[in-house]
Amino acid sequence: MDKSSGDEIWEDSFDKLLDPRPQQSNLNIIKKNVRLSYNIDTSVENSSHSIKGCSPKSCNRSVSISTPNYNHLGKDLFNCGLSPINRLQLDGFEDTTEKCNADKDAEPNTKKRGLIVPSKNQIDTFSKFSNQTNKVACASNQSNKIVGVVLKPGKWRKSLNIFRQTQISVLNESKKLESRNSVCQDRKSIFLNGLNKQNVISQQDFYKYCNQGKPLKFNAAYSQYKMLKTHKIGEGAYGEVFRYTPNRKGCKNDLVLKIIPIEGSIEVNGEKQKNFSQIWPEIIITKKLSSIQGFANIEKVSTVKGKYPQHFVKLWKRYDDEKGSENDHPGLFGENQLFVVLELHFAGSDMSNVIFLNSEQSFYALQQIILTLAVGEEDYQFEHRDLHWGNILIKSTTKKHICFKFNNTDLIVDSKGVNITIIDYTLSRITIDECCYFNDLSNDEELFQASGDYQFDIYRMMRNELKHD
Ligand SMILES: Nc1ncnc2c1ncn2[C@@H]1O[C@H](COP(=O)(O)OP(=O)(O)OP(=O)(O)O)[C@@H](O)[C@H]1O
Repeated sequence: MDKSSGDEIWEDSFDKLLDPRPQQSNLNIIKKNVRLSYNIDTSVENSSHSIKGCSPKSCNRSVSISTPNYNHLGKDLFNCGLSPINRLQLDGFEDTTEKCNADKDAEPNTKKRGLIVPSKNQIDTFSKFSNQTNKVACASNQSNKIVGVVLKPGKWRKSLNIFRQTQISVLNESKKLESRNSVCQDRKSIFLNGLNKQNVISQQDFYKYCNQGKPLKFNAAYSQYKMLKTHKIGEGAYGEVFRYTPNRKGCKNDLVLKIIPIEGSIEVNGEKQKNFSQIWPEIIITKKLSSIQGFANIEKVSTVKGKYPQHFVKLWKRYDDEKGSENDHPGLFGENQLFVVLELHFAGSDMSNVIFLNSEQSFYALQQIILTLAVGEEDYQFEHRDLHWGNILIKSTTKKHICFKFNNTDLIVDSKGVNITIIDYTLSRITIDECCYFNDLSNDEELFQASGDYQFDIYRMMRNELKHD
């Protein structure tokens, strides 16, 4: 976060302990830029904090906490091959990857895309840190059926698609992958479970839900003059995300448009396009959770048709020039292409791009994440199931407190200047009126194959824990 924005007010006595004073820095006691995942090294008794209303007992009570510490937690707490503690070793592993000549050719493409293709040596090194049951196999290792790909944490699906596009011929694995159960051949990452009649949704029902009789013209519905200061801020495997200030009175928030192509026959970003039924759960989940503090706030859903408007194409190109896009150029869409557009409140930058100003901020961000999930679980049995740091957005706020409503009880948590929002419900599960919406992850082989970060082990560990159910 930018210090010049007046955020220094959040620097408090607790943070003095983390101040990068030269003496301590030299002794490697403290790190200059304290990032959440590295905070495990610190062992600092925190200043008092309060979560008002958590329970009658804890009401208005201040409790002393300490940041996670290896000695405090004990060696057996993370009883698995790749614990958060070992993640530091994995970072070291990534360093060796860079030094490895064998992969140098692959680097320019794969590094930008958060993807590392391991050599045999690296696989061996990596396996030392891995749980024996977590087989990590090199793509060229004939004896193993699993094709292991070492990815950086975060949005794994996109990286995997890019891997296919750029590396498959190099690794001569295309045949194996074609025959595999893959979302690329037949997307199954979303489908409805529950009441049968709700399994398929017609176009007309979908339009009705959007308060439309038919799709709107893309160019007219989102014309340039309705949007001020528009720019592309992100992308997913399923769509492009643009931020803008609405050119209408009374609209205080900046909005984002998540534009998702649907129903078309061409593959986009290495994925088949979703159909109306497949996108339905994400819409339902987003709408339902929208009223809960900590989940993405949605203004509107609409369906539009037509070529990608030129002003969006220009913004797409600018993003590609400046940051490099992993997605396909939107010029590929024709006149008849349909898109679902989600209009959401702008919710900040994802956690992987945020440096907390002090440790209390990160602590209270965590409190907000926990309470958001608690309310979602209590109200709708919500499970996110892909809660990596790329799916947590952080925005600065001038509000002193953030309020949650858990089971009719008001919970108030200090903001410490940050407001969190949990996004991306693609893999999520929710129950509304006895109808459970989820996608069957046990069919999603790819989800359980990536390696390179604790995040990917979690997917496998959860699958084992749930015994494939
Ligand atoms: N409400 C929002 N406010 C600010 N940025 C957002 C918002 N929603 C999405 N983004 C940005 O757009 C990116 C892509 O969004 P999202 O994760 O919802 O897309 P996706 O296509 O579902 O991704 P995935 O590839 O994980 O399936 C996010 O990482 C984030 O940077």
